[in-house]
Formats: sequence, structure tokens, C-alpha cells
Amino acid sequence: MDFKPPFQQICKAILLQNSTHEALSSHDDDKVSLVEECELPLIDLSHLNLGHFEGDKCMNEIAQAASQWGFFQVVNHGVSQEIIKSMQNEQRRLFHKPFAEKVEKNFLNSSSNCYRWGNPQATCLRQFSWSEAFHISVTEIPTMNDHHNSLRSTIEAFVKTVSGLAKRLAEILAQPLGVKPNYFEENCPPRTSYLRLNRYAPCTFPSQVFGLISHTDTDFLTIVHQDQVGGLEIFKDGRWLAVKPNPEALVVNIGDFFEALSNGAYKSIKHRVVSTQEVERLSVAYFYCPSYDAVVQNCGNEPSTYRQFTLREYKLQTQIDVQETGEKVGLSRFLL
Ligand SMILES: O=C(O)CCC(=O)C(=O)O
Ligand SMILES: [Fe+2]
Repeated sequence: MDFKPPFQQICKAILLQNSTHEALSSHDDDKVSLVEECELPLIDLSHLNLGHFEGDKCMNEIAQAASQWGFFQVVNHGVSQEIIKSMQNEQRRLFHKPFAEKVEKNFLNSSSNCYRWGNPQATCLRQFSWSEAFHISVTEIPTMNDHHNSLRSTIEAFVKTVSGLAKRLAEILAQPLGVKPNYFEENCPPRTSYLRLNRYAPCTFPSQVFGLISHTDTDFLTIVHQDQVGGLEIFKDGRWLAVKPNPEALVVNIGDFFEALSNGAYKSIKHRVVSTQEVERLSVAYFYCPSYDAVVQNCGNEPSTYRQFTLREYKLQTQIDVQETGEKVGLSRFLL
């Protein structure tokens, strides 16, 4: 039985609905083109344990990377290569289940819309993502079906380490902002974060369709492991740069809520994944989120750039924008 979602049929239908001219004449930003490769700032987290001087230096590097890049990579992060390998194997096995099974409501015994693919709202190819994903809320992990070999125990092991890492990084980033020390303890209980397992299938139209369309993340920060295939691109200083994969490293990026909390000092920058025709690509992302009604607002003394909001308001606004325009508008909706 086929495991691939019907990406090709949907793209053909979109192309038929639009004139070809319209589908191909998108904004320059949205075109798939050759881009330069970059190496993200690389931070060795073992330095945090080397005493005050090295520790402070490492914390400064983290805050600087968040301000200048919005993206960085970390090594010695505590997630073993064994867990990473095992996660990739489990992901491959999971995504290679028949498509008809994956779309079943109770496939993982988690929320009914846990399996997602493409973009149901896409009206043109540049809004379509040639990828599939499982969104797994941290609360759902203990009750997940485990007839998929050791998927659940692997996810548990991964989340256990990565959730602690997310909190630690958030606290380090919050320190120079004057955010109260227990802000994340109070506003980001473990149950509010989630994991996304991504699979980017080989793509029939790699020059026209992205694996994942350009977006910023709706969270405080995201921790990603990408495999060796590559394809992640970030929008920095007016141009797209390809992130060179580093199998040892985890990629960390600032989400919209840290940009608001830091009053724009840390950057939630646009990123996307380009498709390839040849091979599949796997990645796993942990989204560190506040609870629905936690208030996100500038904690410094300067005048605020954004009005305060909650995740509930933000998600509602995003839903409206996606329905009306096919895309998330994001933080600019909350500009003062
Ligand atoms: O697959 C990747 O490398 C990035 C995924 C991503 O940006 C996301 O899931 O929000
Ligand atoms: Fe993202």
C-alpha cells in the first residue's frame, strides 16, 4: 500500500485552477533558487559548566546569536547520538506506514488532527508544503499507541532531554532582558509544548514547491534536529541562506514570543525548507510554548513595540489570517 500522501495530484489540481502564469510569477522571496550555504553560530554548551568566566561567555554568545541571527546550533546538548539515530529510524518506520492508516483518527491514539500533510488552504503552489508531519503534544505521549515498535519510548527519551534544554536556553536568554526568574516555570508548564516529526518526501516539482513554506514559529523557541540531507534555509539580511547540516548539533531558533518578550531584541526570523527530487528528508522539532492564557509582553523599560497578547489570541488571529490569505501574518498583527 502506498505511504505517500497525494502531493502530486493536489499540486496538479492547484495548477489547473490557477493560470500557469499566476502560479509561477510569485514574489522573488518565494522563488526556489540556488542560495549560499552558511554555518550558523556554533555554541558548545559544555562551557556552561566550566565556571563563571566560561559560563558567562557562553551565555553571552547565546544571547548574541539570538539577536544577530535568530538561529544558532548547539553541541554537547545532552541528547545522545543513540537517541537521535533511534528517532530517525522510528520516524522512517512511522511515515512509511500506509497513507490510509496515517490519516485514521486514532492512528497514534492522540488528537485527531495529529497527522498533517500539504496545506488544505493553499490556493497556489507557493503556499503548498510538500511534506507530512505528526504533531504530538507532550501530554499525549504517555497514552500514545506503541504498536509502532519503540516509537513512544524514543520520543519520551528525546523529549525528556530536549524539554530541559529548551527551558535552560529560555532562562539564559531571558536573563539580560529583566524577565522575572520564574517566568518560564510559571508560564510554560511541560504539557503546553509539542513535538513535530517531519518528513519531506522527494518532490516532483522541486523548483516550484517548497518542502515547508516560509514561516516564523509560534512559540518561544524551537529546537530542531535535521538529518544530513539539508534543505533548511533562513532569511537573513535580505537574502536566503542554506543551513549546513551538522549531525552532532541541534538547531535552535527564536520564535515569535521571544521576539515580543525581548521587544524585538531577539529575532524570530523567516525560515523554510526546500525540496529535493532525489531523497526523503527527516527532521524533528520541539516547540517550547506558553500555556494558552499566559501573557506575553515586553519586559524591559523601553516603549513596547508589540501589544501584549496570549497564545490563545495569537492562534485565533493566525487562524483568521490563514483562512483569509492562505498565510500566517504573525507578530506584525500585534504591532503598537
Ligand atoms: O525541518 C526543518 O528543518 C525545520 C522545520 C520547521 O521549521 C518547523 O517545523 O517549524
Ligand atoms: Fe519552523
